[in-house]
Amino acid sequence: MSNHDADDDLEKAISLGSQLIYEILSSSPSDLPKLKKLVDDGAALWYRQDDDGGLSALHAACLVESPELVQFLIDKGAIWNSVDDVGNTAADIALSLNDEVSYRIIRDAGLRSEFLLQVLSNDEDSAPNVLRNVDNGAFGSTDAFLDSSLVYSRDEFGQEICGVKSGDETVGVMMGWERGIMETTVEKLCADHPLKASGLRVLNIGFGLGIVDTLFQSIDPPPSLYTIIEPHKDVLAHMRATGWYDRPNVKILEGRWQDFVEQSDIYGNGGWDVVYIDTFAEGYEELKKFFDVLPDLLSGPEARFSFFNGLGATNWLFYDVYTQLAELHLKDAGVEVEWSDVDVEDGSAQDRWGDTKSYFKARLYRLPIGKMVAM
Ligand SMILES: C[S@@+](CC[C@H](N)C(=O)[O-])C[C@H]1O[C@@H](n2cnc3c(N)ncnc32)[C@H](O)[C@@H]1O
Repeated sequence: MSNHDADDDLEKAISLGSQLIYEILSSSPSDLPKLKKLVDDGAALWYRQDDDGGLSALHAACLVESPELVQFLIDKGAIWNSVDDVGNTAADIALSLNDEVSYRIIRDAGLRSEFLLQVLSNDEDSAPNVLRNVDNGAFGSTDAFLDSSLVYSRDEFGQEICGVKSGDETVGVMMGWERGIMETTVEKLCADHPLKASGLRVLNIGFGLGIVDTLFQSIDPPPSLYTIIEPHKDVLAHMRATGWYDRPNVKILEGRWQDFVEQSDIYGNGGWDVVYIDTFAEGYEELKKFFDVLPDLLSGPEARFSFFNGLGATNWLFYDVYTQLAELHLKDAGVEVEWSDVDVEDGSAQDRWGDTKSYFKARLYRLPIGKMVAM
């Protein structure tokens, strides 16, 4: 095909794509045969309107609340995570219109696509994770993060913040508003743990403000063994200054969890009764690697696991897809998860970010508790 022909084809696909969006929005109820013909004739489903808000055909199908059309467009390759000019996905529109059926069709398409990509790419360098491109709530990379300086402070409302500068913005590595999540997490991990009376052996990965650590330390009886893995020099200095190195039964492993997974330091005691992981500047691929080593860390079927479930939480669709993906991958690794919702809109939500970048916009935090699948 000559360049000229290719240009003509592209122009035609765009023109049909534009017409498709127009037809979806203007024919009510949708004239499905006509719309399907436009798609079959080559309308570009990736096309987004130049003007009028950057809608795709999938956005338009959600606006007119036609699950049948949504399913058809998804089957024909519509892009599940395309966003309009104000950052809404088509699924966001479906959700805002209470169109649960369309929402699920798109969410499941996202899940299939992400799961497939994960399965296909065992090679971490080429992992083409679609969500990675949209999940920019965190700092660029672990190396950059570990080289950066952290600041411990309080905002004007007294909220504790451990923050890092990213360009002109401050990003909260850990913020006081997450305390409620940490409290419910420790409660669900420990309160009725069958081994609690004999003193739980707890592994916590990532110290931040040490909120979860303080909560774990205050269970009754306190953990018989408590290990924290933490790599950042400023966090370690803060831990030293606040006495964590002097606490009985607390052991601090200086480094990243990845530095220790092959060392007896974290396997050598017969496993952990409770494992919690909440790191920073790590994407889903790292979390997935952790899921794969997790069964070796757990002491047995009564042991419990949780992780800070925050990836993708700047958008409900992406958050939902990550949540489902984590459940599937944990199941693959032999760990079954139960979820509970924690309402994080407690009235202070407006003020919580101050000058820092917002990284959690979902109203509900979906809290995972994992246990080894019974054999
Ligand atoms: C969100 S904070 C943890 C907050 C903590 N759960 C609390 O309750 O305050 C994340 C911590 O993980 C640490 N971290 C980042 N990458 C890590 C890694 N690969 N291994 C262990 N810790 C890591 C960061 O330095 C930071 O202290």
